[in-house]
Amino acid sequence: MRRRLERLIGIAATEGNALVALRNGDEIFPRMLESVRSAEHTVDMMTFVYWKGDIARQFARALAERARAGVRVRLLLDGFGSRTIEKDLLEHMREAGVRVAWFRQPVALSPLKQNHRCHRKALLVDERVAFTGGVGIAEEWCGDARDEHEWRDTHVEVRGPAVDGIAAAFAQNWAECCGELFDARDRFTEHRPQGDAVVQVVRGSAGFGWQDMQTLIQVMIESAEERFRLTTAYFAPDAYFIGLLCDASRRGVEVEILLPGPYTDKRVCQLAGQHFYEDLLACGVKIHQYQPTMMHAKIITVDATAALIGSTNFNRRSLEHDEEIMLAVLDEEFTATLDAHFDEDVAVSEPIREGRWRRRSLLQRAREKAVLPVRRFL
Ligand SMILES: O=P(O)(O)OC[C@H](O)CO
Repeated sequence: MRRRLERLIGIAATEGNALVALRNGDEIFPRMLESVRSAEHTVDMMTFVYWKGDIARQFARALAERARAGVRVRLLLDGFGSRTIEKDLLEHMREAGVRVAWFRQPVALSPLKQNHRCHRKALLVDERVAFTGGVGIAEEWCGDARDEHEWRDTHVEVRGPAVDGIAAAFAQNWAECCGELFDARDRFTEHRPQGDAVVQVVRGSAGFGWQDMQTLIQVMIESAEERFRLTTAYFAPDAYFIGLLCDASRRGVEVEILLPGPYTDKRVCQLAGQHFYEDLLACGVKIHQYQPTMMHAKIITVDATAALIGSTNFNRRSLEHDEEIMLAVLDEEFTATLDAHFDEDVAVSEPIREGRWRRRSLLQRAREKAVLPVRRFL
């Protein structure tokens, strides 16, 4: 799989990485904040969502405090996803010296560019540690997925040479917004081996035609020999990717998909995905709907040996329209951790049963059809 990914995506995998899977806000936010507070040289952070709540204030305070201490702090916010950030937090950060930039603010864009968002989530501290995954900065992600107010998500802390790939993703989007790739505060430090994980960092970019993110997902599906597990917040791919999942299942791979259930913040996206449930179930794909709260993680595991984790949903928005970042990880221990999380999540999920699903109401069928015209934007 490593050579397939390297040759088809054209980016070498790095060795010597240490990864820690962080589950839910209770684990994720303290580690990110602790890392920001320990920064001595640089903090670069990019996020699609920066909404409201105590956690939004905590991040603003931590970033501002480091900027005041002389650390170079850059914060890149997506112009659509973070539009509801509290204005006083922005002022507070700017006054302290945080460089805040907006990625493609809708008001300043032609209608054709509105669609292409910066969906990447990354935090980089002192060029040594990076975080990426599904989390946004908002109260919804706090807690431990105990009820519908605490979303379920996974982030990863990375040390080692793969940090460079995540830094490059930040630099690419920062350069577009600010016309600057690096400055005197960037030290370009060497990475010493930190662990045993092999990691390839794959960037998805808005564009026309086939994208690296599609290659990445296709290689993962087609490389699976025994088991392919997908967790995603938004499942609305095109028929081609449904075909790949069905082909994998038909050739004997156990294909399992874990999706939001009763709690989803984008019902329209759920309906677009449900349009394909019948085909998937007929091919033997197992579909689980997570019950406790909104499932927001973006994870794939393959054959207990490889994993994908990052910002990419299994929808056309992530695969075709937005700037994304995904880590392809070859590491049995890390994959086993994500598989254990998957098992625990499935234990509190409901399976979609084929016979019952075929007998779903006419209203549900009508709703699924009604969203088809817009699914390429979902
Ligand atoms: O786009 P995601 O996957 O980061 O999720 C954030 C949602 O858009 C919130 O509605």
